[in-house]
Amino acid sequence: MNTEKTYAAYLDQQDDLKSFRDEFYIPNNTIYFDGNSLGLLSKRAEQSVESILNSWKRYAIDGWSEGAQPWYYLSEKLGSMSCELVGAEPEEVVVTGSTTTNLHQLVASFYNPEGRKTKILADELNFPSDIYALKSQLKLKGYDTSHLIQVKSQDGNTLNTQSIIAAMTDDVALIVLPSVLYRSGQILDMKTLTYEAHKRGIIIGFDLCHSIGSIPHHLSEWGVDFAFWCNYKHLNGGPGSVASLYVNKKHFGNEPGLAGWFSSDKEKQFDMEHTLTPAQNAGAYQIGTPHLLSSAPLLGTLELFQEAGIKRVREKSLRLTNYLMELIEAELSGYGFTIANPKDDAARGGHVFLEHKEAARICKALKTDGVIPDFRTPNGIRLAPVALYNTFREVWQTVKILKTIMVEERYNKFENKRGVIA
Ligand SMILES: Cc1ncc(COP(=O)(O)O)c(C=O)c1O
Ligand SMILES: Nc1c(O)cccc1C(=O)C[C@H](N)C(=O)O
Repeated sequence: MNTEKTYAAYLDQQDDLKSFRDEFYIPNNTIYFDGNSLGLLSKRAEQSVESILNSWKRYAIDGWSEGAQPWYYLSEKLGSMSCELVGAEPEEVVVTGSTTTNLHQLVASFYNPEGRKTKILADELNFPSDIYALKSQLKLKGYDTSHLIQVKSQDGNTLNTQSIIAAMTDDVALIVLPSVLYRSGQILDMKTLTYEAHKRGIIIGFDLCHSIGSIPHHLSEWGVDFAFWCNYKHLNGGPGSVASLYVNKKHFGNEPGLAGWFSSDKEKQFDMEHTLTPAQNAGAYQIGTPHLLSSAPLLGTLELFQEAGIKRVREKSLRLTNYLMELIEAELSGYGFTIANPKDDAARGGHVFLEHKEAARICKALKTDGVIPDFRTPNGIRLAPVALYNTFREVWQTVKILKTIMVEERYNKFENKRGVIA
């Protein structure tokens, strides 16, 4: 392992994505390793917001049909711009809602308990919002929350494929799992899980919040029934940006569980009939008027991903996280850290997850020294070196800063307690 700074500089020089850093606003004197929670603003996203504002200024109501990006078709257009990121056909993806409201929509649409098949299978490590949504959907269908089965983790950080498969019993109607776990960054084997679910007649969907824009997916090829994700993490769509969903085309033509006039076939929508004619694509899972101003940044940011290509993004991301783990092992052994993310490339998402008993205050010390990580309760530090705007030099500097914090016990100045927002 070469721990020299010159080696980091050499890796940056070899980086064929290095020009993309200039596309972003990097906060001054900051190493931003939190792009897995909120990605940075790009100049293209800023321009695309301006262009939507200008179309409002210029066309007023006619902005729905006029201008470079008629608003009426924008959600579908952004869906088609995202389809390569998830390995889907253009009409299988639409930009709409929020992660959590999309999950509500998809469960309302795909959870059809019948006979013995009444249960929903999830896991005990998923982000809480998903679990809250699943429990409330069960209640809406008249079931108590014992109908939610949560696969257990053996080590508190990862899930075992065989344990998930073993939980696919014949009383399960629907499975909802994350693609990448938000704490440990483990990638679940979506292909195998989909195959095994379908063998048992179970519908399966994935939450792609932590994988979208970070790893490639092949949702159509794997036959995944549905997926949903936010666009504000690796895709840099901005705080509260509109989310996305994917529905496999074999399900087209069905009525959405939660309908609204934007679920309609576009040609029929303004007929104002009280009987819905659902769109024959993923657009059917929209509900009301799209949030144009919070969709707008995606026009710019998805263009950047089309230029970079998800394959190159993933290759660099793996090199960055691998370099980070190697430096941590070389420089920080004996300081109480555990690398708690999977180490092999096939199972590691876009961030490194360190556990330490002083994690909350180590994060505060890192922030004071210009490195932005995030803390995940009770003892986790997430570090996400992002392929489009972070460098190998920043990885090297971060480990150096972290070592100083540990050697000088700088974290002692802080309380080992999370802030209101972590
Ligand atoms: C895995 C996962 N699911 C769901 C959410 C909630 O998404 P939203 O607040 O966009 O509905 C998040 C993050 O906030 C997440 O990381
Ligand atoms: N959605 C967030 C928010 O509104 C405020 C602060 C953070 C978030 C996040 O996205 C957290 C993120 N889902 C996580 O993986 O922890």
